[in-house]
Amino acid sequence: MSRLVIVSNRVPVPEKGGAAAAAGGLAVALQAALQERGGIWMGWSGKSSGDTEPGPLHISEDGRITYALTDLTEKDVEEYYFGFANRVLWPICHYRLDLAEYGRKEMTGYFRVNRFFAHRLAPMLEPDDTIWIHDYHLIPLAAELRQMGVKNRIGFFHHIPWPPADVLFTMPVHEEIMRGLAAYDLVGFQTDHDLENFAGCLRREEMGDALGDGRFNSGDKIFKGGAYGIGIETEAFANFARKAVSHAMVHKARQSIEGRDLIIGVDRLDYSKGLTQRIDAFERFVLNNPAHQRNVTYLQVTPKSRSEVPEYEQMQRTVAEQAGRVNGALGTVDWVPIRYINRSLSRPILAGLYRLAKVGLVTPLRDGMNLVAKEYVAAQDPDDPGVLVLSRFAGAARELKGALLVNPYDIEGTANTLARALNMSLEERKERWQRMMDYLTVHDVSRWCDDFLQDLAA
Ligand SMILES: O=P(O)(O)OC[C@H]1O[C@H](O[C@H]2O[C@H](CO)[C@@H](O)[C@H](O)[C@H]2O)[C@H](O)[C@@H](O)[C@@H]1O
Ligand SMILES: O=c1ccn([C@@H]2O[C@H](COP(=O)(O)OP(=O)(O)O)[C@@H](O)[C@H]2O)c(=O)[nH]1
Repeated sequence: MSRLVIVSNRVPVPEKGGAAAAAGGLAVALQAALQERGGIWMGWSGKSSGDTEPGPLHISEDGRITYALTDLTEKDVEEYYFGFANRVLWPICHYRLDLAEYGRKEMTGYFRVNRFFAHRLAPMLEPDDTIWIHDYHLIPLAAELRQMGVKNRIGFFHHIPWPPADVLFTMPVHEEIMRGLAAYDLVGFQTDHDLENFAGCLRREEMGDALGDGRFNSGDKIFKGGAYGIGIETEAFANFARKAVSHAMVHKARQSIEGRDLIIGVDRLDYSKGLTQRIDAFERFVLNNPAHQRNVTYLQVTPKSRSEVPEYEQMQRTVAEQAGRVNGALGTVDWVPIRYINRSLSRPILAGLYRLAKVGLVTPLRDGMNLVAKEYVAAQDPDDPGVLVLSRFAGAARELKGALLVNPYDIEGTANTLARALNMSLEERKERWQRMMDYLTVHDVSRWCDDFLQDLAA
């Protein structure tokens, strides 16, 4: 088997004495996959080094993984990560044309940092390495490597949604981005819908077409494309959840809800996650269902994310104010309806909290996959499982057929679905959960990894 070299912007190097809390699905999923196979994981260290050229790669080993991390300059981080990746590609891929901020400087910075990554990666490569590049930060990386003469197989997985042509083409450099993808041997998306959108983008301005059998052409390039929904470590997560019941923090949480029904939401603080609509829906649910008033607690775990980006900074205020307003309006001296926390919790603790919750409320306005939805299912007690209320606009909705699907823009509809979830019979809960758990047991993260790498090798 050829050596695997993974490249992603975010690399969660384990801290000494324990694993780092990696809030973000990509990091969590890849760590599991690479630990199993062994190989190199290259990416950004998360640090910037003033104006000067970053120093040498930081190399470290953990089990079967060799980590190779590079610092970036402040200008690089500003233009490539906060600028083009998170103020252009992220909003565009999440259908938020209104939030995209195009600047020549940021676009140039994005392509420059991709070239820089290529120069750092190339000397580490051996001729039969398989290279697997991840996510929207690094789309042009294969094209840069090819220009340097790298002939290895290179795959790309896009973790976030791929939008339709009308949305993508609002981005001034859409052609360069599409051409960047054509330099890979295999391009993977989360769902069939993303793949269809991608094919539509190729066709729209006759940049290329689908050739059948999952093959595409663009210019003189022929490459493969497919849908590979990312999974979780289903069994390990179910084990965490079983054990977590005895964890002190989970125990305290159970005591403090005093027998009330727990609804849980877990999301990075991101406008794509639909937090304001979700809080509105919860408020509507409480107002419409007096029988549930005072008998329900909604816990929203929301670590801060990308705070240097103005839209995220603004969201921190909006969501905190909204949660405060709803608590003020509905709460009583002995009941706080919403517990809103901005810390990141470790996954074993999250597993225990998911298991306590009667409802997993996952309502993004748009999401590539959403691993929280899958983790919530895996964490349930088979004899008394909770109900997953899931946005139809999350990639996970293409797979988790036992969930109650909602349109997160429809506040009244989501509120009604919450009531339905809390009133659901044990028999229906079990039947729905079993369907999802059977699926997740087979389609776990190793299966995702194997499927992608097999197609890349074929
Ligand atoms: O690295 P950050 O800027 O802090 O952001 C965290 C990660 O967010 C995104 O995750 C996506 O990948 C998940 C796994 O495939 C998927 O379930 C989720 O729907 C996506 O939003 C992003 O794609 C990652 O690159 C970030 O590291
Ligand atoms: O406090 C937290 C919140 C989230 N997560 C993890 O972060 C990932 C979030 O992935 P998801 O696909 O749901 O969304 P993303 O943040 O990647 O957009 C999941 O594995 C969560 O368990 C975590 O470890 N601690």
